[in-house]
Amino acid sequence: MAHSSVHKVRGELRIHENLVELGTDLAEYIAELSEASVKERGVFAIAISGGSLIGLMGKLCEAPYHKTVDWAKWYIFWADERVVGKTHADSNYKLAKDGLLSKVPVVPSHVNSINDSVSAEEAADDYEFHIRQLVKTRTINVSDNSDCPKFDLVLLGMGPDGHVASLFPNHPMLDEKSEWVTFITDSPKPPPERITFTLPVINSASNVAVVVTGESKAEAVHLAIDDVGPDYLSLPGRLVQPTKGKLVWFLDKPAASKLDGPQFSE
Ligand SMILES: O=C(O)[C@H](O)[C@@H](O)[C@H](O)[C@H](O)COP(=O)(O)O
Repeated sequence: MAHSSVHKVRGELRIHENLVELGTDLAEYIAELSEASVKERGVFAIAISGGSLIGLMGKLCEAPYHKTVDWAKWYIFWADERVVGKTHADSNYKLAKDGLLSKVPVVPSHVNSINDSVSAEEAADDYEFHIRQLVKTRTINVSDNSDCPKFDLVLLGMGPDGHVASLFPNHPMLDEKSEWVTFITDSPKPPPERITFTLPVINSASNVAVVVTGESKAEAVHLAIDDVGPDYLSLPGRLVQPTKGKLVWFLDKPAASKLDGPQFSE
């Protein structure tokens, strides 16, 4: 049984007994948001990341979701991408295509992958330009209090160092306020060249979910969620703070094992 609670300031926490249960809940959550967004806007603009997240989304390819989700209305983006060819083993596009997108009837022209034939800097600029066009047509919604895109859902993982998307601890890109998409050429997690949504874009989304599993992430989860004082305020996972949107953490028990319990209210 999942333990679900609302943290005073850090959003909803859904702590699961095991990965099967987490995957089931995650699929249901995404399917519900897709349905609500299609009903309200006619489309669902979702940004995904790489890593273990894609495998955990696997239930979406199965019954009932492969038939009940309105896949034709999905517009898919990457919150971060490694700057490698689309057939490269490190590509987040390839990971999602092999694990999810090739198994459900998404429209190929709605799959918004990066330009993989240019430098990281150019790929970030191209991707931002592309997103700007889709904000103009409202395929991607626009934030109420800035000109930022308002994705219906941004799905993130988190590393043991607390990084989210390709926003790494103590990196100047955490302070980026004007760009929507930026780049890094010295990522501490290989491969080194990546593009990533900036925090203003992530935090303008209608919904943000951070999916974190395994004991190696327990300390990062504690630092990102609990009241741990000023030293950790700039941990990327902690900087995920949707301005108006809803934040949900999907955790398994090992990842949640260092959380301070008493401050939760059921
Ligand atoms: O491209 C990437 O590397 C990811 O987008 C990255 O941000 C990932 O989500 C985390 O590193 C967690 O990855 P794991 O869940 O595999 O640990």
